[in-house]
Amino acid sequence: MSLNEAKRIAAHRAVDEWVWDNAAVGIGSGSTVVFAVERLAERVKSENLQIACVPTSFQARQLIIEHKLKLSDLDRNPQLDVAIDGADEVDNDMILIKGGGGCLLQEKIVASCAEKLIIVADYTKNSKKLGDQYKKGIPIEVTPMAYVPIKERIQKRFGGNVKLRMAIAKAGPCVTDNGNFILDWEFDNDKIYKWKEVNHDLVMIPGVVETGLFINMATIAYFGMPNGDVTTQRSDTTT
Ligand SMILES: O=C[C@H](O)[C@H](O)[C@H](O)COP(=O)(O)O
Repeated sequence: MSLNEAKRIAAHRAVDEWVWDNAAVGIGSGSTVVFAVERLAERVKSENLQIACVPTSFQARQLIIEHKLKLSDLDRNPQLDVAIDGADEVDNDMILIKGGGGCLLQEKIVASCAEKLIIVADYTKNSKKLGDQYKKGIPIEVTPMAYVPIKERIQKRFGGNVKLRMAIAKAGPCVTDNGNFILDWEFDNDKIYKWKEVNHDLVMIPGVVETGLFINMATIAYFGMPNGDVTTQRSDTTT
């Protein structure tokens, strides 16, 4: 089974189990969410569901529009029933790394407004410990003028290596939907980090807008497996 097929079965299962009529749904970003929106559109059509969709990025907004779903926002729907989103890595404690596509800020805001955060992913995202699978580090969204001092502070305080994410099809840095830069912090895999404390310390650095560490946020993760099964992992700390 291809990775795309693994993403698709996880996303479809999550949408089948977590979306109901009149729900307000946060729509995450990335390649796996594409399959969730596809399934959502099928269900809206076949079951005549009334669903309000709040996007987490330009990409998510386009997906909602392309699939003729009802586009909403946090002004109209400040409280969401669920948010469905992908992840770059999920560890045994349901701590997530997100932001591989640079959308972490709006994703975290939308997830924080949702009763439940449902993660959809292929099996490669399932890790025992952060860093086992995802080798690109933790994305950190920063105010452009401050990226150098922030980079130096993180390296000095926490070790590892921090890189400014560069754009792929343009010269220069990757600029987020919010006009910020992304630093990818390749943390030291031999160290044991207390991620809750690290996250707190990172967001206290002036100029750090948000981190891609999602702690105590996800209720359940669906992983599409190579054999066509979907496995789930639940959080002990979120309800
Ligand atoms: O910024 C991007 C998001 O956090 C994505 O949800 C994450 O990178 C996973 O993306 P994908 O489903 O493409 O692996």
